[in-house]
Amino acid sequence: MATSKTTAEPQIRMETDKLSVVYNKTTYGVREVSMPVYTNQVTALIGPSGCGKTTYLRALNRMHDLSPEAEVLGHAFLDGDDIYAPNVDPVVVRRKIGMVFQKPTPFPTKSIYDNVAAGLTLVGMRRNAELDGIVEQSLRGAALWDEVKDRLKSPGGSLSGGQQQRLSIARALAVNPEVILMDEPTSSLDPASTLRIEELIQSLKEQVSIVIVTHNMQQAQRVADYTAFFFVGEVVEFAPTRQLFDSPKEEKTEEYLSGAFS
Ligand SMILES: Nc1ncnc2c1ncn2[C@@H]1O[C@H](COP(=O)(O)OP(=O)(O)OP(=O)(O)O)[C@@H](O)[C@H]1O
Repeated sequence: MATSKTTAEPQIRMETDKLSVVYNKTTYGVREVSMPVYTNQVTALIGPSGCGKTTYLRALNRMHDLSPEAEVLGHAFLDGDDIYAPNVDPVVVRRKIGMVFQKPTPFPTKSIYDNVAAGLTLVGMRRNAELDGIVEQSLRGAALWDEVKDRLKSPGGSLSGGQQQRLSIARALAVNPEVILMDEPTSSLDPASTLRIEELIQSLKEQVSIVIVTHNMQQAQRVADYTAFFFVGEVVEFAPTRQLFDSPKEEKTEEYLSGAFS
């Protein structure tokens, strides 16, 4: 893999070391991926369909533990600690490393308030002034507060698609994560809602590190500080976004960026 570094390199929040995911003991979804996720930066994962972007993303917060057909090999570190070490609780990992999916995932009949508070009430937190504050702060963080502050009791399902995706982001923020993983978060949204989410990603990186899977190369260039190009389960190149797009080091990256294959 080609890796390029900037002079003032940020700190590492997460890092994988030869991380592989094998499905049904036969198919490698990703193979021996080693790359960093830098603190307070946005990292985009790009590459053709089926190259392992989602597989890698899901390995970063132990989502594969929920799929019996998937086996994870190698290591993934958060702040230097291996999240796959035997004594680590995957539920705790997922609180520190949140996830936002392709389609918005509100609990449609739960209120907007309860949607945001879900991760906290699940672990026993009761509705009180502190929880009210966290809900407000999370909705503000997701740039949704002004639109919903007068209807916090309305069902989450009553919001537009773009608002629902921001609600999903507010829910992820409520548990104060260190990293948020986003799997094509705008693929079901219209251009205006997409723009809002992209702006949101830019402001959120001040408080969290973000990894985003995107099919849209313009989006990667708009939002990401670093980009990893995946191909057939491996990272071909990881570099600062501008550098990867303007002067890729690997021929395969150049071919992909020039549209030689998709
Ligand atoms: N649950 C599964 N069981 C078996 N194989 C799987 C499973 N999930 C993914 N794969 C395989 O792993 C490889 C990587 O898939 P993955 O979904 O990670 O790629 P992707 O780059 O995210 O694709 P896309 O851009 O189409 O979403 C593919 O060959 C896919 O068929």
